[in-house]
Amino acid sequence: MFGRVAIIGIGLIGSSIARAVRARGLARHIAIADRSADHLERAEALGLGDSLHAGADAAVVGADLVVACVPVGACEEVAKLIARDLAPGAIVTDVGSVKGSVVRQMRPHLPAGIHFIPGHPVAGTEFSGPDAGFADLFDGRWCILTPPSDDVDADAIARLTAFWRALGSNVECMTPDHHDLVLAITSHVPHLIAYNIVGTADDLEAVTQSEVMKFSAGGFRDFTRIAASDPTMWRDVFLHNREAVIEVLGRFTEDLIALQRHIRWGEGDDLFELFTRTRAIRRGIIGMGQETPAADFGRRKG
Ligand SMILES: NC(=O)C1=CN([C@@H]2O[C@H](COP(=O)(O)OP(=O)(O)OC[C@H]3O[C@@H](n4cnc5c(N)ncnc54)[C@H](O)[C@@H]3O)[C@@H](O)[C@H]2O)C=CC1
Ligand SMILES: O=C(O)C(=O)Cc1ccc(O)cc1
Repeated sequence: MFGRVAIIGIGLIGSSIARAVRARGLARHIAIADRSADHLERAEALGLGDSLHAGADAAVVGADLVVACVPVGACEEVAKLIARDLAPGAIVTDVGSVKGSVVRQMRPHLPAGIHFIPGHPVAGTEFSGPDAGFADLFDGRWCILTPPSDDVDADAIARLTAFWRALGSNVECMTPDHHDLVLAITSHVPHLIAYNIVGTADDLEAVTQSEVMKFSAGGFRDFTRIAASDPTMWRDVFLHNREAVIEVLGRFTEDLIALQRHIRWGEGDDLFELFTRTRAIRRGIIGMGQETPAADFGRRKG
């Protein structure tokens, strides 16, 4: 499908792409760059690529597909570094969890003749680094592409779509801003809630840490899994999707206050109505094949 694929950042997502590209025979050459010498060493030991580079600029030479798999806050630095070495006609994409900021950081530095199509595989785990990746991470999951304008080359979009489909994903296109609002409610604010509740439990003087661990029912355990996610990555997500996150948090806070009032005044019917509505949403998600009770159980055991 591609001659040379350059993967910048060989962590969870970069190494999963490298493994899947190799397993599915999607490129003749996989070039890997990472600024961490340790991660490059692990990538070599794991046989993730055909060439390893300390600098992203060397990795992109002759590449027809470049995938930036770095924290969102590192995207501008990567774009500046690779700009002069990109091959004319190359597709440059990324996997960042925020899209508007990635467009603003990268687009100004990329030369004419490069097809820039940011992307976001909506698939991951709470783990990070080259050892954490696996080839079927993207199987049956969604990948969102956010071409920054209407004049992005249709053939390039079709090639990148075919790439993600070959990795097992379903692909949908939307604008970067809409992506950021959708992901604020479906991923970013849920992560913030998990970070907050685990922090609150940790700060509660009257409840010891060992009690929290001993008596964690399923709900809290699930929050601790999410709250174990990479601090650098998530700091960048919140700093770079500030507007949408604040908008959603405002709505969330209003709804939380309403719930608090229902509890204070014993308004059981209101609680029952909400819990019935939310149960139907969960059952709808399972019906769409996005999550299965069995997968959930597997996660809990882990
Ligand atoms: N972790 C997850 O579940 C998901 C993450 N994403 C996005 O994927 C991107 C990567 O996340 P992960 O793979 O989870 O992170 P990770 O921490 O596992 O890997 C990031 C890699 O980038 C390298 N790196 C950092 N700055 C660099 C730079 N300036 N130049 C070269 N290499 C650099 C790091 O050394 C590390 O190897 C992030 O933008 C994140 O928002 C997207 C979907 C899911
Ligand atoms: O581990 C989980 O539950 C996740 O939510 C993984 C994840 C994290 C960030 C993304 O942008 C997409 C997926």
